[in-house]
Amino acid sequence: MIGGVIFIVCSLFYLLSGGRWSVIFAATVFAGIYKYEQSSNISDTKTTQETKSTSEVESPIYAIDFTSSYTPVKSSNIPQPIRTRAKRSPKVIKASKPIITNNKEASLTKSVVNLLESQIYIFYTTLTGSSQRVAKSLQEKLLSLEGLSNEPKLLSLDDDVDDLEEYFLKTPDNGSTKNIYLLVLPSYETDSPIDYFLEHLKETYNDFRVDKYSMKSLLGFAVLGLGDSESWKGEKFCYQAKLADRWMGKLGGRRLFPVGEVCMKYEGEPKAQEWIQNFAQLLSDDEPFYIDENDDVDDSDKEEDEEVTDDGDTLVDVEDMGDIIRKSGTRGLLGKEEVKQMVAKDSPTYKSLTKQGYTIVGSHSGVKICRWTKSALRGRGSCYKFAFYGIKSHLCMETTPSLACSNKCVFCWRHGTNPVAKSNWRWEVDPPEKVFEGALAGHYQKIKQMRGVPGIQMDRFQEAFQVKHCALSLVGEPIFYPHINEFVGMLHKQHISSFLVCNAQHPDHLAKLNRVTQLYVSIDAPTRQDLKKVDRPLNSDFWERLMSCLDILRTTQKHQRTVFRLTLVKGFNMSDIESYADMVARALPSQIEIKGATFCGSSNANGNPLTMQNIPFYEECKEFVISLSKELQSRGLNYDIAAEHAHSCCILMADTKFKINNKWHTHIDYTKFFELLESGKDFVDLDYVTETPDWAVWGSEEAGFNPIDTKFDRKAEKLKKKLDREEQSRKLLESQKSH
Ligand SMILES: Cc1cc2nc3c(=O)[nH]c(=O)nc-3n(C[C@H](O)[C@H](O)[C@H](O)COP(=O)(O)O)c2cc1C
Ligand code: SF4
Repeated sequence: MIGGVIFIVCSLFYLLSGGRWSVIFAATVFAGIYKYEQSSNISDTKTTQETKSTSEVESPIYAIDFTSSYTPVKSSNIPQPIRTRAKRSPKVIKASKPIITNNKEASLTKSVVNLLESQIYIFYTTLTGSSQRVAKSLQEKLLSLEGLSNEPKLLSLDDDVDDLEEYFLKTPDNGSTKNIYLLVLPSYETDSPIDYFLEHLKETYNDFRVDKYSMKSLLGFAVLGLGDSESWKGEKFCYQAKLADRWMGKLGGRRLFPVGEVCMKYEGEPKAQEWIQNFAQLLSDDEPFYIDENDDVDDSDKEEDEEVTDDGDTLVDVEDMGDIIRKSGTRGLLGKEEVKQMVAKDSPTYKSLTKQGYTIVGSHSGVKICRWTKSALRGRGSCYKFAFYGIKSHLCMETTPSLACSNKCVFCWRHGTNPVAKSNWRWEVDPPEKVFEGALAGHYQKIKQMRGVPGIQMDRFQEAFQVKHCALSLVGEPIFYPHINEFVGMLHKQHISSFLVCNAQHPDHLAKLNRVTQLYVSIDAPTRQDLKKVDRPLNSDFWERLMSCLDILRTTQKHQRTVFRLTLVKGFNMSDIESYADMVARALPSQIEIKGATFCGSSNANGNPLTMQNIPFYEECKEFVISLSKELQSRGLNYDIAAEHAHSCCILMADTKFKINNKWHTHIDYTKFFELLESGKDFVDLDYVTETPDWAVWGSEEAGFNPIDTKFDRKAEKLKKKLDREEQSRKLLESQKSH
């Protein structure tokens, strides 16, 4: 019966269209009917509710002719959607024959698709808030549309999208509902997370292992760009939105609407609203609309292919990046690679960091004096590293040669604005001399500023101008810096010890790292799932990277004094002791530092989801450490609890080889370290140890409070009282529970 109808309709169409178009027509109708039958079959088995929604679908038949390619330009005569009420089903297939013009420009294609039945995702990224505001108002506008089947989802690319591949390689599977992506993007000439997003789109396009047209499964996409046309004229205006629009097209996405370019300085939100309004009309209007599917054939493709060849840098050792950058210089903006500064002076990241007390050194390094350095200068106690390793905080400089990182950890307050990259350094590289001298100068300048602070001890103040230790942690990822080995060499030359913390995401860099005084690897969670939740890593093979780093600690870097650093966050990473023990067994670190997370305020604005409920009590940290110690010992692994610093909620476990003549030797003999280093001989962790003072040993009455300092330490007294109070309230709670 259906076949008969098709035959008659096709015959009529054959006569009218001259043959060719009837074939497309028939194929489309058959496809539609096939789809219809499939969906009817499926719907037969569905629940009543689902059956109802299926029956509400107006027509299973729609067609999109994607045979043309057309990119609207300003001068293009893009017809406005005709504002009539949406016609109800059944829909009519409308396919216009492409008009081939003399200059071979492809024609427009009309299609009928019910956009209102899609699932809309609105992605945004923002540094100063305007894109978030505009994205929200876009969501509100769409929500107000009559007939919209699904609530549009608003997602921050920085905070809500942990893995770009989940949306921009795969797309969410919403059953038969197709997805539409809307992107609200500002542009930043300086380095910003948008670079990372664009880089991801480009990498996906150039990655031969994955589907080049991964965005083809979308029903469509549109980009709204925000910028400033006065300061960034011409090509530079909204350039990142334009790039995103282009990459989405190249990845097979169908452009539903021309990219919006709004100058927030002059036109502001009314202009953005205009775009929103027009886009919303397109969605709710059932008239044919114009789509441009195949961006891949535009001229720019040629340039991109050339770029792929240029992209040999992915195969080049990261150490050689400096040369590559010097050779390639800075290239143009649109569509071309440009070497930016990681934290340029006029960038919001720079402002935000300096406001927090960081001194930015060069374009990618930072230095900050920590509160313990200030505290030690006033004779009020050093940090836990004094108790565990003999580091006097007033002689310690905290710095990083790379403010960029490849994670977006839940404890990091900055991840909304911090520079990010997976594994390749994509910024200008400062020479190590500049980083070293700049960091020291920045540190000494801050020390100098302390001279007016009440309680500064003159002798400590003077000593502080000769830094003895360098904590390479702060924020970011120090081993990411292409010249990290030269930088550490400079520290050692001046007899400054190096405590380097890495995030276990760069095994290649870790394997190549030269000797440091103490090498840390952050272990933020015991399992793949938990690590993803806590660190929100950018690399999809983050777990394999961590595992490789563990193997490197046990093998290539075995000669180093290695430390696991665990930061405990309640509700995130405090269970599964067995898996932590597996990791210890795999890496065999010299020591394990366990620290309760500190609360640095929570706020949705900075994407930090932690509240006070996630901060463990010292007692809870102690319980965790005791369990881990028992687990390790039950497996024949010789680790025990060595020292503690209750004030910082920090406990040290160590390989029992550090217990010499029944006394813990977790402190470092720094003079010996430099002697050994300069001798050129091989040496290991045990060759430069010295005894841990009694007051720091686990279970001592002082619990890591240096008796010389505690008498000045009002905070410590307060803390002791707080710990007592916590203990009392815990006991009270327990007794209430048992009744
Ligand atoms: C450091 C800096 C660099 C900028 N670079 C550009 C640019 O290259 N092109 C442009 O059109 N706008 C540029 N802008 C303007 C921003 O894109 C514009 O203010 C936008 O509204 C910011 O959006 P946001 O508030 O969501 O971060 C820049 C702004 C700053 C502060
Ligand atoms: S080790 Fe860290 S916390 Fe301790 S003094 Fe140095 S920078 Fe500060």
